[in-house]
Amino acid sequence: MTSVVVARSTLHHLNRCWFPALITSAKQSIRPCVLPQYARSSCSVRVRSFAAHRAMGKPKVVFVLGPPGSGKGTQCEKIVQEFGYTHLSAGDLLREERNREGSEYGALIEDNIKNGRIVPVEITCALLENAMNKTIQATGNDRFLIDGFPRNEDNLQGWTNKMADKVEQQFVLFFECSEQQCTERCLKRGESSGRSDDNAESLKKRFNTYINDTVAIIKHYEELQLVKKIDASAGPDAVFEHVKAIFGEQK
Ligand SMILES: Nc1ncnc2c1ncn2[C@@H]1O[C@H](COP(=O)(O)OP(=O)(O)O)[C@@H](O)[C@H]1O
Ligand SMILES: O=c1ccn([C@@H]2O[C@H](COP(=O)(O)OP(=O)(O)O)[C@@H](O)[C@H]2O)c(=O)[nH]1
Repeated sequence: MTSVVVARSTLHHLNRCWFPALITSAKQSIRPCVLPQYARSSCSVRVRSFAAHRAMGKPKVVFVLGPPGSGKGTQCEKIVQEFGYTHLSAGDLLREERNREGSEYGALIEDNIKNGRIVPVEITCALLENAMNKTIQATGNDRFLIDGFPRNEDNLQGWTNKMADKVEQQFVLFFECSEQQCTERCLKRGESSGRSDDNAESLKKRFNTYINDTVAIIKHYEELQLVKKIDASAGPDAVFEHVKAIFGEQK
């Protein structure tokens, strides 16, 4: 019974904040269209909300930003190993949702990804929030690396309105790397990644989006003195030495 009540409040939250269309029946079942794989479940599964978790302190969040191919994902994996954070890649969550059979957002997500545009924040933020809730409930781990988000003003506004009060923003890790070097890395990755956007045409668009939209977000966080900038042009292990120093300073 308790679990249903909690799930209903989660639904109410989603309903109120994000997706009125998610509520499909009087029985209040969740249509799984915005839930990542591990968050998809019937309403009988109890997902501890941030409110319930607050007694234990707010979840800690580090945003990880930088141009496509700057090594965000690579460094996040190392941080997970060394410092025990949970890595949530916004791009991975979106690709997972795009690939989910029956997703009503699949085509929209793919169109945005292929053209290097940013998916509406309602989708990305709901995926992130659900993944965070589910991780906390399943593992108790409440420290998150949010990789590749927020990338534009819409992302920033959406996160600020719905999530900023629920988390402790630790800092923003910014991997700086030249377009040429990043492009080479992504093209190499494209030989095996199967990603529809690791090609020269999509990469141009992704860089335009990065320069036109994401740089302003990094500047915004710089003004708040939250940015820890790292030169990402060296090899992965050398870059990680700098990353380690930053995380080592944290409590
Ligand atoms: N410091 C680095 N030097 C060279 N290649 C790297 C480095 N970091 C990552 N790579 C490679 O570059 C590609 C992009 O890295 P990735 O971590 O996926 O970047 P992002 O998440 O920023 O797109 C991958 O193929 C990865 O193996
Ligand atoms: O918060 C996000 C993160 C990613 N994307 C989309 O997913 C693509 C790939 O992002 P990812 O972070 O996986 O890769 P990167 O561009 O950093 O290599 C981006 O170009 C966007 O189209 C998005 O719309 N919102």
